[in-house]
Amino acid sequence: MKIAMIGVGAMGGATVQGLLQVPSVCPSDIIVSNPTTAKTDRFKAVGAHATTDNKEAAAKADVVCICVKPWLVETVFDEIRDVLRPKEQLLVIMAAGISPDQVKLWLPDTPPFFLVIPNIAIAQKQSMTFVVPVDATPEQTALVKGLFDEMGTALLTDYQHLAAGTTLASCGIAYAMRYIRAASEGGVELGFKADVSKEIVMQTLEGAVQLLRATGMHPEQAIDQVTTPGGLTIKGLNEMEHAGFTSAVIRGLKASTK
Ligand SMILES: NC(=O)C1=CN([C@@H]2O[C@H](COP(=O)(O)OP(=O)(O)OC[C@H]3O[C@@H](n4cnc5c(N)ncnc54)[C@H](O)[C@@H]3O)[C@@H](O)[C@H]2O)C=CC1
Ligand SMILES: O=C(O)[C@@H]1CCC=N1
Repeated sequence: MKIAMIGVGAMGGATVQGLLQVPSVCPSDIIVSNPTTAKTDRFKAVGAHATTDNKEAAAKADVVCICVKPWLVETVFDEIRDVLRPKEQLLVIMAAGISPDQVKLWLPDTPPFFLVIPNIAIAQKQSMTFVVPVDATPEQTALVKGLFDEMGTALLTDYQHLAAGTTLASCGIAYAMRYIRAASEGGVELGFKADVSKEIVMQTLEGAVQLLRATGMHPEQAIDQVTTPGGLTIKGLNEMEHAGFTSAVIRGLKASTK
């Protein structure tokens, strides 16, 4: 199965990096297309086919992925519409805020398509990815979901939930990074070197995630196990809440979803 990635910037590039680690995908099965070869060189070096011609990429693929900024999706459709084979190919559109109706308006003779929103941890096969099938058969849906499941966890959902999913997971990874930065800076003020502080915070977060996964606990249950009455943890937690921690996170998520 040949997979084209049109647009290999932050998200498209991370996805190709993930694809290159999927056992069932050979580098020679991947076609990358970008206007600048600087972005495709690293994939060419490991055996992928690289081009600056979107038409060539789309014509050669069974699965055509488009990962350009949302306002460029229509331009890419215009470039590739003549070479698409609606009965043979699948289209994967990785662009925030594009609706099924918009795709059908821009590309009336479209192959079955999927709106797919991963996050940049797909490069490490650790993405939380949302997959919305449009006019696809169960087999086609299983194929695309299966591919993204190989690069993390893929959740099949409807278009109505896609914006919320994008916020929680795709934007959410940036929010998680901001927590890591904030906690690391706090650690430096408390006396650790920056790199040591960052490592401590990262291991602490990995531990938190694994604990919740292993036990199925609600985070607040786990917090109860840490907070000695009148002790250190509750003083820190309450100070964070006085500064609006929970509210800031929820407000940020809601602002992002708008
Ligand atoms: N960056 C992220 O974490 C996420 C991004 N997305 C979506 O992914 C899409 C791409 O975003 P980024 O990768 O962040 O942007 P980016 O700017 O890093 O990458 C876009 C790439 O498209 C290339 N490009 C521009 N015009 C092109 C054309 N006509 N044909 C082929 N390639 C073209 C650019 O040279 C660039 O390499 C957006 O629609 C965004 O909403 C979705 C989820 C997460
Ligand atoms: O910030 C953005 O618009 C894109 C979509 C989700 C993550 N990054």
